[in-house]
Amino acid sequence: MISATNISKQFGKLMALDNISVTYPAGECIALIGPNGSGKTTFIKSILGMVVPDSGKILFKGKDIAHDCHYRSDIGYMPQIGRYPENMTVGQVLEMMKDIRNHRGSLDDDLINDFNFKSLLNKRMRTLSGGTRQKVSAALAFMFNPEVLILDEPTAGLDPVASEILKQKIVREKEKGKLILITSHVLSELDDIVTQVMYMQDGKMMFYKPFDLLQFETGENKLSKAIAMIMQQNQFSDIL
Ligand SMILES: Nc1ncnc2c1ncn2[C@@H]1O[C@H](COP(=O)(O)OP(=O)(O)OP(=O)(O)O)[C@@H](O)[C@H]1O
Repeated sequence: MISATNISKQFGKLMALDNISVTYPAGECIALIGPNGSGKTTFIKSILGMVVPDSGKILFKGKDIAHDCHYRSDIGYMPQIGRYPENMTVGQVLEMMKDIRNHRGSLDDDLINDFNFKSLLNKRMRTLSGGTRQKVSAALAFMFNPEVLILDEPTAGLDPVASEILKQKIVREKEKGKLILITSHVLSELDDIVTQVMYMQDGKMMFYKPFDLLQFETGENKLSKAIAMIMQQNQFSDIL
């Protein structure tokens, strides 16, 4: 569904993405993992067209994203930090997004209901707590029934109840056959939902493989333990 070929991106002298090639099929839930600054967000933003790679090609459903930005309406994106017009109320932001998207199909208001937005609709964005702002970002990412969900640290700042609500929603969307790409440093949250693991370091993709294969190779059931083992050893040759 999404394929990247030889993607590189430099910021000054820093090689943020170093010749990354990967294909994400529909129906997979991919954990994009790596240390801080390893290039995860830059890669996500390249897929979204928010960062323009220096070289390489990204195809969405076989079409080069450089030539047509319409593919973006098939992607729900939850950024690490959502930025909104601060004087608008939550209700106004939701309405504005509906207007901008001019979405034809039905809207998915699961998270709006489950997060109990009724009490929030009249609050101005600038008055929201960090976690509540995350809830708005989550609701917007899922609202237009996208085929692909890209979630950058989705549960960061969410309380345990909200985190669980979001996780359950991700599971339901995965079961519908959607492609889901998640970055998270809280790896325990990904155990039940991930099917593939992509590990990045210093802008390079160190591996991309099924989670069950990673479990088999490391002898660890939990993603956090499997990844910790790899990061400590920092030796990929044994596992590649
Ligand atoms: N617009 C930019 N200008 C200059 N450097 C940038 C820019 N965006 C990202 N970088 C740098 O590129 C590298 C990769 O950043 P990126 O945000 O992709 O990492 P990350 O893996 O998502 O990190 P984290 O886990 O902390 O979110 C970092 O060294 C970062 O400082």
